[in-house]
Amino acid sequence: MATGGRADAHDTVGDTASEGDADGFAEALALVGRERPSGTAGGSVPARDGARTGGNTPSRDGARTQDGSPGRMGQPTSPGKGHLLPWPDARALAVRAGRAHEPLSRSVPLEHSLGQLLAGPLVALCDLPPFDTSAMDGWAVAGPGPWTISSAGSVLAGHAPSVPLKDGSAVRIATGARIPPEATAVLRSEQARTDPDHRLLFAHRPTNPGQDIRPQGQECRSGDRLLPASSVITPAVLGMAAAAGYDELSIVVRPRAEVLILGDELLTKGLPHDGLIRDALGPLMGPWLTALGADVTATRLLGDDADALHQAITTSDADLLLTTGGTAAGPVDHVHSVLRKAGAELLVDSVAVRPGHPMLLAALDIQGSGGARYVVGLPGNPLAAVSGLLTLALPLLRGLNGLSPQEPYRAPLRDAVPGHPDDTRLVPAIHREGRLVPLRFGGPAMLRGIAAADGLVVVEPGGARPGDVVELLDLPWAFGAQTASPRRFT
Ligand SMILES: Nc1nc2c(c(=O)[nH]1)N[C@H]1C(S)=C(S)[C@@H](COP(=O)(O)OP(=O)(O)OC[C@H]3O[C@@H](n4cnc5c(N)ncnc54)[C@H](O)[C@@H]3O)O[C@H]1N2
Ligand code: MOO
Repeated sequence: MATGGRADAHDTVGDTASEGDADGFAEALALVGRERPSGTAGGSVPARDGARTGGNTPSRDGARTQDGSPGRMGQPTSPGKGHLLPWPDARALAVRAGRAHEPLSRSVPLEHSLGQLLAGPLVALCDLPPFDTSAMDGWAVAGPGPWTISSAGSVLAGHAPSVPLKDGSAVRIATGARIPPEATAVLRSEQARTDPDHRLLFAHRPTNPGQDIRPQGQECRSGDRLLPASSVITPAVLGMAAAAGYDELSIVVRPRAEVLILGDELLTKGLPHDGLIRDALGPLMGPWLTALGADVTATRLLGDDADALHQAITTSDADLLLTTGGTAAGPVDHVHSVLRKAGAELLVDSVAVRPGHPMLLAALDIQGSGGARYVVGLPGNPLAAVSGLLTLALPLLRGLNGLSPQEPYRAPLRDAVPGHPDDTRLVPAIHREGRLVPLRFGGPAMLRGIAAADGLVVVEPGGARPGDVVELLDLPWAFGAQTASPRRFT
């Protein structure tokens, strides 16, 4: 979970989302006229318990039902006309789609494994400590004192004394050095006094057998499971793995993702002019997908060219193709028609969530290739695209990485958030003193709220009151993080 709150976004903090929402929520309501039978979702919609009511959903073992009637690409739904899948069901379906495929694994040198997931449990390759070790600088002693100081010199770390220590003898020893055979304890130098003339060693107080000796296997025995599969390889895990004898680690191969940005109106440089605007999603999607566990191979701007989109979708070898824009029913909104032409199977086509309802998830060539190939179609409005990213791409990528759904993080709301009558709302929010504070500027076309936020608060239909405990979809980075954040996977 995110903690602490994003720094000083005071001008966006403090009001409830209602003000910033005025042009977002209301705009979406004004734009969208649709019918929806209460409590049902038509098409290829999974039931709340995970069983599908129709259509083809990949199951955990990769088997697929073959009903395939409603919601297939041959009978497309579109925003404004179709039936919206409840938001929790869309998330659950995306997890199942991802988990229908076993992740691949490969071995990499330890130094290249940081931030990846362990493909299997980390099993100790040796005892730790691997031998009885001195915990202190001082003297290894055999039996009760006083002791005769051995003429053997000192036992240093990294050396392996093979000569047993005779009963009644002592030898100098360094922290981390292997305990000589037959030694019974270590006497710290500050607890010892020597009589050099007579080569004798005395203890200030009685020594106990085993004192200041770290016995072999104290931390683990060879074969012990140190960490479960799917653990994130943090710097501490790297150290643990090295200590336990690893030169390489078997990691989950990250699913490859390609980002396709649609829209003729998009500029990649400079100020907006003549009806053209800056592409806000190209810079955002790649790093965000990386933080969610994808290996992003390319981000391409395709304009509103249906042929280019078809070509990109049918020739890419990415496991996940993520499109932005073109999901609605405008004259140049080609995503649905291109997916239909590509023979894709629509698993999710519009979700009961604001913003982001036209988001979609489709499966490509699953039976042909045997591998996972999915398209996540995100709406063009920037916050709507982020909503789709967290609703569909995040759980899909968790599944493709072999992870189970994330435990929800919940906290009380500080302020009320007006709800949509039927749909879930996702509202940018920050943490303040243990509570979630909804931010302004959470309209579908805005990034100002989310740019200052710790996450998106999940507001169920009907709204939420101050003190209500709500889920936060936290953002997958901590201060300064450049790549995948370990906590994302926990
Ligand atoms: N008749 C209807 N029209 C719309 C509906 C509807 O239900 N019926 N839904 C609206 C909603 S809600 C959304 S969200 C959008 C989704 O539309 P598209 O996915 O087709 O997206 P576009 O039309 O391509 O773009 C929408 C908006 O976002 C801007 N945009 C697109 N890409 C980017 C980008 N990379 N960076 C910044 N801004 C981007 C684009 O210029 C548009 O302003 O449909 C509504 N319409
Ligand atoms: O609200 Mo749209 O759903 O602007 O994504």
